[in-house]
Amino acid sequence: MSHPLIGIVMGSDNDWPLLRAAAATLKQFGVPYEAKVLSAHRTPDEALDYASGAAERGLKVLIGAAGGAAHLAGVLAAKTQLPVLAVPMPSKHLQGLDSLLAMVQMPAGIPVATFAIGEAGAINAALFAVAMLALGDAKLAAKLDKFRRAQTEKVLAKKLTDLP
Ligand SMILES: Nc1c(C(=O)O)ncn1[C@@H]1O[C@H](COP(=O)(O)O)[C@@H](O)[C@H]1O
Repeated sequence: MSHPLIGIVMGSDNDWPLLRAAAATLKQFGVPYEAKVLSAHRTPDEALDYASGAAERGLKVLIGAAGGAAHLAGVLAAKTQLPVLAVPMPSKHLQGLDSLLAMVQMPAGIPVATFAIGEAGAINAALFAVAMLALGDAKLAAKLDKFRRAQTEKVLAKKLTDLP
């Protein structure tokens, strides 16, 4: 695989079962990525180093996923100018509402773009990253167009009689 353009970072390996949908989406578009477990709380120095070196290593977009007191994406954004896409993970006691609010309520000056809680958010963050790369890559833009057309056709082909 050529050098990664997208860095998928998650606060715990327990987030991976949902985050792998982001990786699968990037793979579907042939976009090289790397996936890492790093935590603003548990591995603060490594998380900061990762973010501060990301642009230099050729990464274009970071996806930061975390649950509960979800500081990871904001902390990554504090140390890089790369766009950071935040994916709130479902949490044990508050079902991810805590993660969502922690990510979406960034103070003015250090933005992260926050997506839906869970797997849909993971997929959409990956699609958004693809859309950003597609701005400067006509082949990727054509792939995205094809994907969206196929999705439209799939929905239009559904008949009420197919439903259980
Ligand atoms: N929110 C954060 C951060 C962070 O924000 O840096 N690091 C880990 N976590 C989250 O803690 C949850 C529980 O983690 P464990 O299951 O490993 O105890 C995970 O969803 C993780 O993303």
